[in-house]
Amino acid sequence: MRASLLQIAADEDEPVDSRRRRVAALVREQAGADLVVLPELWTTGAFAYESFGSGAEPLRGPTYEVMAEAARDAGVWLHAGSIPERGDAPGGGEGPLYNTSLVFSPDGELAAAYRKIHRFGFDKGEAVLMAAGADLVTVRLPETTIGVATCYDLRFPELFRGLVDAGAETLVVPAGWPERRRSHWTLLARARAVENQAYVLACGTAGTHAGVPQAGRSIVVDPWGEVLAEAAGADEEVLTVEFDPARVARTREQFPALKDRVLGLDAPRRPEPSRS
Ligand SMILES: O=C(O)CCC(=O)C(=O)O
Repeated sequence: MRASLLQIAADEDEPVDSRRRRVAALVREQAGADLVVLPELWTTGAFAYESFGSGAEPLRGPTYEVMAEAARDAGVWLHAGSIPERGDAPGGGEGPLYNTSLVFSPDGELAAAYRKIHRFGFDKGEAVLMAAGADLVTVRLPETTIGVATCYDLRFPELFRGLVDAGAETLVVPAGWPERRRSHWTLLARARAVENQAYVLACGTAGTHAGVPQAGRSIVVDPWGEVLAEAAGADEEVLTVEFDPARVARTREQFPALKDRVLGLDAPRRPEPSRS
């Protein structure tokens, strides 16, 4: 399989419509790839909190339209990164905001939407401005099943185990990860690959968002934890990689650690009563 990760910038000086067109042209240039991946919140910038509301779109809004067409023109599976999605309120009107990823098939149909489960920011930013998703999402491609997660989700291994249990062999993680914690990004991408014996395709953002320098360093890791490709830095870059999806099954068969899982360990354990 060939995948292209588009590490793009969300510069405040670039009008969002121009960026959509520019990114769509880049997607079209990837014709011949099997899968193209974009980063998190590339229309607003992942740290441009004040733009989440004004830049929000319905699921089938302008980004959806432009990306569906680009996927179809290029004939690729497209993980179009995420958008600030304005959900519907139960009685009509404006509902909550979600950080929602869109995945398109090569005929331009929406194959899946994933609302980010772990919101970043503790008591500010995304954590208070957006609502959490609740559903794990996998998508069957001809060669592999992808499991999707977004940025901060990378810190929560149980989410990835859920994806693996649902059949995921290739874990796709769009992000807007800050430079300050770049070492965590690389470490966690490799850890998720090793522990799940899966490919990890993690696509970061270039440049600076709302004053927050981005790590860039998009990365592709194989099921043995080896780095197959890594962006040179935090500038815009197209990272293209060839990988063999069958290696996931081979790795899981040859080193069957996933079969040794002991389930049901989440509950806190009480100490055994003393027998003296
Ligand atoms: O976990 C981190 O260090 C970064 C997470 C983040 O920036 C995000 O989820 O938007």
